[in-house]
Amino acid sequence: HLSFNFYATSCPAAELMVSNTVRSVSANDPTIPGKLLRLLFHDCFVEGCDASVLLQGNGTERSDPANTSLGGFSVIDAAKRVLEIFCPGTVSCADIIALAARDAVAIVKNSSPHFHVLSISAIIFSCGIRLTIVILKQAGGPAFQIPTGRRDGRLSNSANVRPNIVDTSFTMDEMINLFNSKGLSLDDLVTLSGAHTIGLAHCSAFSDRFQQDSKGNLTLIDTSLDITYAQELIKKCPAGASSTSITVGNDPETSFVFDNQYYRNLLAHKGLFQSDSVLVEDGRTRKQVEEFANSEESFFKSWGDSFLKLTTIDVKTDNEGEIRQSCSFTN
Ligand code: HEM
Ligand SMILES: [Ca+2]
Ligand SMILES: [Ca+2]
Repeated sequence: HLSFNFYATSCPAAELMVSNTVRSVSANDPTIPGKLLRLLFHDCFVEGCDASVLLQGNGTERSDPANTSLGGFSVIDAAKRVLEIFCPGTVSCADIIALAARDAVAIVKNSSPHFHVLSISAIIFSCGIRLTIVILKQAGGPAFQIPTGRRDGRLSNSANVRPNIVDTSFTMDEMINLFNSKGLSLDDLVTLSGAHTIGLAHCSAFSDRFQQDSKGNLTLIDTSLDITYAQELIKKCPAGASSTSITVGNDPETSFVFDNQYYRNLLAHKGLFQSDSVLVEDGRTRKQVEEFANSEESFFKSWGDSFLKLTTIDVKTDNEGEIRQSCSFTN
């Protein structure tokens, strides 16, 4: 079973080492938090939260076309390398993914200007002048404890990816069914979709909302999308861009801030994916969208509950699975 602070005696600094890695890598590359969060989603929905998504080789989940735009692998590897030095064979890659995603959200800047005091130091000069230095850190998104003790899986099959991952073209019923099959409710669907308040998407991820004419020019065919926003997207994704590496922010307003802006975008018909727009079009979820758009506090509270459920889907514990030495390969 999972427990809070599972590594308290076997590797007391485990969580600190993961968060330090996430923090330092993200400081140099603001696209990292989004990648880590999506990596967790794609791990947990396929074979449970067991790091199956990290395994390399022919026919693994990672090799599936639905997973080619995943990132953040090097961050997990970097954390694992440090952990293997201090606590060899102890901390699972599955736990590292869950902790890293939790930390990624917590460190992404929040729009409300809260500050934490990071450190206070004082220098007293020989002339008696005392200089006090206070270092402040802007508070991030929701931060909370999650239980650990996940074990790493030995199975990773690309054929399992697409039946278990939501496609942007899914109807509300299809999304509800898939989430239900993972023990997640309608509220969890609305809450976890809020992950799209950060991160990036390739043009191909929403090209189904446009039609391309013979000259390669795009026109909007999805009437649930705001026309001005659609024109901005067309500008950023010139014709034929589906095969390029161009990306746009999932949240056009605050792409690198974990806030409730995503829900305000939905109300303004600026949900990037068809699967985002559905949440505000459908009577079953619209109320929840409005609630989160009005109250960031309500979204953050719900996020903690839903994230906990996401990170415990079909976990392997105790004697199941293994603790990998390298996150990319089984032992
Ligand atoms: C509900 C159905 C969902 C669909 C259809 C969906 C689909 C997508 C797609 C197509 C992308 C763009 C990928 C790319 O082009 O690179 C994306 C990005 C992302 N998704 Fe989702 N997603 C869903 C739910 C979730 C959930 C539950 C989470 C996490 C809790 C999540 C987290 C993210 C993040 C953080 C990104 C940005 C990735 C980056 O910056 O590299 N998504 N999603
Ligand atoms: Ca998995
Ligand atoms: Ca945002």
